[in-house]
Amino acid sequence: MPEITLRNITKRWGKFFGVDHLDLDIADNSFITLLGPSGCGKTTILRMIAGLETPTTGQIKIGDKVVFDSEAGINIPANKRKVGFLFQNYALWPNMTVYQNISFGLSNIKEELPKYDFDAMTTGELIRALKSGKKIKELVEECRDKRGKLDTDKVYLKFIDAFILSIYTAKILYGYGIQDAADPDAAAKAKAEELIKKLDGIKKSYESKGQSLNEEYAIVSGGKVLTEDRKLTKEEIDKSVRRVSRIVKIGMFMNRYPAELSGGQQQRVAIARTLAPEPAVLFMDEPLSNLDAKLRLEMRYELQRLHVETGSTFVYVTHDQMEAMTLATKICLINNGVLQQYDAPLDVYNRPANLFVADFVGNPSINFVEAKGKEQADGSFSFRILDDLEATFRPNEPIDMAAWFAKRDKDAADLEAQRIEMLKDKKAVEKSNKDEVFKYHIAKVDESDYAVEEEPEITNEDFVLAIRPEALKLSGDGAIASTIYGAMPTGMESTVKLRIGKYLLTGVIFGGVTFKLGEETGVDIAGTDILLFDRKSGKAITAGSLAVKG
Ligand SMILES: Nc1ncnc2c1ncn2[C@@H]1O[C@H](COP(=O)(O)OP(=O)(O)OP(=O)(O)O)[C@@H](O)[C@H]1O
Repeated sequence: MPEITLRNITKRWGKFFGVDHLDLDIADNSFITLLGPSGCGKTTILRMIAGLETPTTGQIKIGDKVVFDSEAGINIPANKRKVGFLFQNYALWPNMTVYQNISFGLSNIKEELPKYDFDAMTTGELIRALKSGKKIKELVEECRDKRGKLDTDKVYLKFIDAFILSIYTAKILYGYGIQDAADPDAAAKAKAEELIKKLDGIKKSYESKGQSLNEEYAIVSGGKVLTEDRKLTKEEIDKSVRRVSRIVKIGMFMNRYPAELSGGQQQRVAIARTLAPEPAVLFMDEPLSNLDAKLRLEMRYELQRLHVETGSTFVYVTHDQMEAMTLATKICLINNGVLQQYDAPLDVYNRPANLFVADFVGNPSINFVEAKGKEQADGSFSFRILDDLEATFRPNEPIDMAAWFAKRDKDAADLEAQRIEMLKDKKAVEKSNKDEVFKYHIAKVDESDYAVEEEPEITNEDFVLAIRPEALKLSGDGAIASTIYGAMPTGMESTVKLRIGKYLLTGVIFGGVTFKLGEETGVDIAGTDILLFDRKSGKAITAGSLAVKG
């Protein structure tokens, strides 16, 4: 399975940049979620990789193959990129059965494929199935109803699943009547010997022509598998349909029409249809958003399993951060067409690159607390927070703030110089949807206060601390005095709003605790995952611990 690389990809419509200079490496066999608020460019990125949208500039590679290059004028169409799609509106064909829905696309494929000896292949599969006559008999017996009547359709399905066969081969196997023999094992052995002789004969006939059959029964000549431009055979199509149906567990619904299936079952058919041509990369755009909450959760597990079983690379668009966190091997977080962070879910959660990421990921949201102060000689930071509390922030690793600020300012100056340089080119287009530092929200008891406040002048002594709700620990002797402003118990945990002066902080308390509104309690801020951000640029500086003097 291939790696996907995007280099300097930009998509703009006039002066509006949907995607802005994106570099991305999607590793082989990964499960990437593209996450971000509505309109940030997720779908556009997905569509550009898939070949449904043409980038304005840049290069995209799938494996070794350049599928798009604006400078070289390469743009390989979607149907030649060996990719599969699954969209929100997966529309199955209502007048086709489940089987027809899945197989329809396969019957249209015509490409260079190995030349197989299908007779030898079927013979080999039957020999494998005939290893145990007893097992064949057992499978058949499982398909009798209370009165002993046999359901042969069910028998075929059992054979298909147990021996990985097509329906055609399953019917031949049943036709041997092994299940009715007095000694099924002996009958199966005798039949297998007959077939082994037949297979040997086929192999010999190839050898006499200087050719051979490989393990998959493809014809090999001069050390190379022979290929031909052809359509898939009925047998191959059936095997593909059965394979994917097994993965998404819809084998028993093959003859039903979509209207006779539940929403979740229909969705699984849509997934099977997408998987059938064995796409190397699977693109999914909010594929679960039409399902109810319970089903959505169930399907998430299915997708996780599917990813492991197919070994394909999954690229998944969602605006649901929970979905992105739980499914992805890596999250690609976008805002205003610009990549904000590309990391494993827990890294994004614990070490967000900037205020936007910290705010976007996590439910309940992270608490932002403005902090004024500076670094001390011992490497800690002395801050004033929540209007009148003194706090000491101790970074997990020592940090040279003078160097940090110098780099921040140099990066900003370089970017501005680049912009001025670029505008010298008359054809250059300036981004109309400008990038701004994220406006974080400080929760206050009286929100109207917030609206009228003037923007203060930001200096290098202005920071923002970000505290995850689970870092707040309540205890009688906690350093910060607070009152319980609100509490939402769910049994397993409670989300509490704590009032500290005119500010509100959100905490998550595990266990079934009952809180009384208005009750006074002490709070401590625990752990080493308290995050420090630069207020001017919104960028993360470091993580550490916070001690507050009451
Ligand atoms: N054909 C077009 N012409 C102009 N602007 C477009 C066009 N297609 C998309 N856009 C704009 O590009 C931006 C990115 O769109 P995109 O569909 O990628 O967003 P998204 O992140 O997938 O959003 P959502 O979660 O709402 O689906 C949006 O602001 C959209 O309005």
